[in-house]
Amino acid sequence: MRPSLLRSASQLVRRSRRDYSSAAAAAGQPERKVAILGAAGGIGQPLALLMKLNPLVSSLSLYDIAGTPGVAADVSHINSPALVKGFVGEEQLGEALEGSDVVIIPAGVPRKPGMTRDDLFNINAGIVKGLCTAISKYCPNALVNMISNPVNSTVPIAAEVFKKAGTYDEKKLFGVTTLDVVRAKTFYAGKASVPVTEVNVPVVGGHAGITILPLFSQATPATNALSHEDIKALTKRTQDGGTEVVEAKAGKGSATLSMAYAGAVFADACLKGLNGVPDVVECSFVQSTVTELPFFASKVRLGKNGVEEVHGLGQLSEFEKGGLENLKGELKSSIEKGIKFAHAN
Ligand SMILES: NC(=O)C1=CN([C@@H]2O[C@H](COP(=O)(O)OP(=O)(O)OC[C@H]3O[C@@H](n4cnc5c(N)ncnc54)[C@H](O)[C@@H]3O)[C@@H](O)[C@H]2O)C=CC1
Ligand SMILES: O=C([O-])CC(=O)C(=O)O
Repeated sequence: MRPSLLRSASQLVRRSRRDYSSAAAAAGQPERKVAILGAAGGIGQPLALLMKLNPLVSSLSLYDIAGTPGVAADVSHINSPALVKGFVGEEQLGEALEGSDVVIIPAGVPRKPGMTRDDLFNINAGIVKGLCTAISKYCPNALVNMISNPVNSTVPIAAEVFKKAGTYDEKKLFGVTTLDVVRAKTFYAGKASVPVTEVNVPVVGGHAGITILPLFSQATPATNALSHEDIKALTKRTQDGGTEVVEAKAGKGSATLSMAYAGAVFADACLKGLNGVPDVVECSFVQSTVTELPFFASKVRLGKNGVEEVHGLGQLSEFEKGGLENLKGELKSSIEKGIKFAHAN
């Protein structure tokens, strides 16, 4: 590049840094850097868009093994404060991560019809391991939002990688299960004929098939319009929500748009927690003592250090108690599979 062009490019970067610094400062909030790893993918692109629109983000780092310069150029034209930068290839991963407050990971292959999430393990386990190794080196204090499947195994893999590097903080590692909550809310609102924006439903357990356990007995607004059969059907639809999309897409991938929305909701909650907003509660798959399993999804209160409190399960119906016992075997073996992989590789 000609020196004059280089000079003007760096002036531009300096100027836009000042712009977003002053925007964050003017709004009385800290500067926050968010990195998306897998940013050129089906989830990564709409997630990049939604994070660019988030006023809590001052710097947005988009990393992938290919395609990020285009995605970053595109998203960067949106006139919101976040400064967008694209990074491509492993040699740029360090720069992409440095200084990140939140790292969101949707990197990895998605399902095709007939596959389970566990069928993705062989490819995605290695991808997640590599990315987490880099996180422990370049931004060991970041909150990590794991989207890559199988979440029931990729979160334990991440934990082991961080432990090995001496950077593990259980308060900072999250499996993103928000899409299960998003689906449970939508399906419940439709069936109970209540306004969807007012609905809350905790979803606990893990993020695959029967390990996804929506607690409709705790859903608000409460209703007595739903029969036991209705609750069973809503539970099954929530557990099979991912498969419903995989089959509808017929070989073209899995949920991307609803996942980007869910990922943006969860990352926003993490940023609010970091910024000291009180009472930020979301469900997430985290290190847990709520059951005998080492990782479990339940409601989590987010704060300045990440997880401030892991909530218990509350009162369960008999049906939910049965679901809880049924899921433990599968969830346990998925967690162990992740731990074993991390130790062996
Ligand atoms: N937690 C959840 O609720 C959900 C999880 N997922 C999972 O998210 C993952 C991504 O799904 P999609 O975006 O649809 O897939 P996709 O194939 O469209 O995008 C994945 C992206 O990851 C990139 N990638 C591959 N290796 C990488 C590496 N080493 N570093 C950085 N980037 C890398 C690819 O280049 C691609 O751009 C899948 O594992 C899928 O199963 C999907 C939906 C919901
Ligand atoms: O079903 C899949 O493979 C993707 C996913 O995790 C979801 O949509 O919940």
